[in-house]
Amino acid sequence: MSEISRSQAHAHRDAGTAPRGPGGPGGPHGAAGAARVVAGHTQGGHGRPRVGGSLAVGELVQAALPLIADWLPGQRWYAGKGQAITGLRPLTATPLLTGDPAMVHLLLQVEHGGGADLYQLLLGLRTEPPPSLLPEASLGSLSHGPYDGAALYDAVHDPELMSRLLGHLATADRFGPLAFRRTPGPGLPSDLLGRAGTAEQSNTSVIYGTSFILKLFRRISPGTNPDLELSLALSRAGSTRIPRVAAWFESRLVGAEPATLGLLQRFLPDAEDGWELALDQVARLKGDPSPGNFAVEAHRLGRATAEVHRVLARALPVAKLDREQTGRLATAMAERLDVAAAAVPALRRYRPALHAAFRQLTADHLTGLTVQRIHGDLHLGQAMRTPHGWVLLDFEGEPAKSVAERRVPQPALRDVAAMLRSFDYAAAHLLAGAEPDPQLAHLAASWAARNRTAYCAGYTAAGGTDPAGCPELLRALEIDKAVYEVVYEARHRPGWLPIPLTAIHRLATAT
Ligand SMILES: Nc1ncnc2c1ncn2[C@@H]1O[C@H](COP(=O)(O)OP(=O)(O)O)[C@@H](O)[C@H]1O
Ligand SMILES: O=P(O)(O)O[C@H]1O[C@H](CO)[C@@H](O[C@H]2O[C@H](CO)[C@@H](O)[C@H](O)[C@H]2O)[C@H](O)[C@H]1O
Repeated sequence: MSEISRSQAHAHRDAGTAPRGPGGPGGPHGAAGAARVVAGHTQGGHGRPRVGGSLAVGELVQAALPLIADWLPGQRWYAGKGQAITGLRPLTATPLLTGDPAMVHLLLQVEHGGGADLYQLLLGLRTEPPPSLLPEASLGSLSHGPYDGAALYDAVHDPELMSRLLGHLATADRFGPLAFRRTPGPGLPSDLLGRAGTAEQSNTSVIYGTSFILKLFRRISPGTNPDLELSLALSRAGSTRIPRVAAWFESRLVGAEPATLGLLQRFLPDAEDGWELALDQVARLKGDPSPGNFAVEAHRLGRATAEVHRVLARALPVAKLDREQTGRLATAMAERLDVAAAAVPALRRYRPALHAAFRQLTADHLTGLTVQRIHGDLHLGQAMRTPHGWVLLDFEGEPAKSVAERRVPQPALRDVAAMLRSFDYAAAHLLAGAEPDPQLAHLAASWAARNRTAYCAGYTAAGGTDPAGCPELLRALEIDKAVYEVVYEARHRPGWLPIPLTAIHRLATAT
């Protein structure tokens, strides 16, 4: 359990509102299940489901915990896969809508072998499940308590309930620990239905018509989420390189900074995903006599990246690293490599060469390196091509890093290196799983090189630091990213592991 989660758990236990989970002490469903019931009162009674009227939130949450324990591990965004849940501890339960349907906002601490994580859930409750509810959105029927027999489900899949959530953002409401906030500007509609997005993502997004998209963060950390912090800074500076921020909501956490829970931005209805566009272009290398020229787009994307960096450097702190601080940057990379090599044995033979590349960062001419806030996990899938140019999304940073780490200013070239890796991925994707074909491999390598060069040229043309002028830094940053990718692929997509490993081989043997 992290220190912060530990202090939250204590604070709520001390508050003396600790209903026993149905598993009893030591059972998985909230052994010390400290639900802080923010509103609502007990209804009592059993038998026919009685959704409607005021909500008995404490009883509802207790009855829901066993269903949540079964459902949670199957969710894409659930980070504790493979680790048995040892406890579910509701920290706050806030009714957002009473009646039939009802909606309860839940911050739930999930304890497992590796520690504890805090998750955001929106529970929908109805006497009858909503029509056409996806099977994966259903948590099941409650089997005891005042709502015995009622349908419990993930409210993000209920367009009507998501419309209510938009309404709270539109009117900047407050509910117990939850505060909904709006940016200045035109009012928000409160009558749009919301449909859950279908993109493969780490959180859950709800799309309102063609106007807005609400990202509901799933794994919650105390403090302002970097996605909100950086998107707001860019929005306030008038940048058109991100979807404008319209609203957000957050929760007070006992003993910690308020945590960002959701971010509402303009939806880009005519946008195309950069990764899909790149894959489409790469696929044409297999025999299309007129393969498109993605390098023009890569150049524009480089320009867009430099523009975003310029705005961030004006809006947020910038620093120059002295020799000792540059040394710490190199040490952090070396440590990440060692942790990764312990987890993925295929990395181990490259360690000496990669460590040597990191040591080069301490060379005299690299002192005075400028650092600033950056995107932190830039890749083609985070770039959308719109009729008005490239727009960047998702400024959360690498999900595996703590929020504190993600907020540390970095060399801007870290984003450039990350995007260069993405061109490499797109090219390697063409060859993955196919019989070796040297001619195709050559075409794919040339495609990646051409687009990497064009991207760097666009970045430099728009005022970014010329990556070619800092080869040691760029190489170290690419290695650091490829090491991260090795761990990411080993964990999430083992079939893709050869892509970053091939890059590691290349980067380790390059001089
Ligand atoms: N403003 C937007 N307009 C259109 N589509 C968007 C917008 N924001 C996100 N998306 C779509 O949703 C997907 C997931 O968004 P992202 O912010 O990357 O979520 P996550 O952090 O959960 O991975 C994106 O890849 C994109 O397809
Ligand atoms: O988009 P997320 O914030 O969830 O980022 C994670 O997932 C990405 C994959 O979806 C992963 O990116 C890696 O794979 C991409 C191709 O799918 C490739 O374009 C990127 O260059 C590569 O890093 C990202 O690293 C991870 O944090």
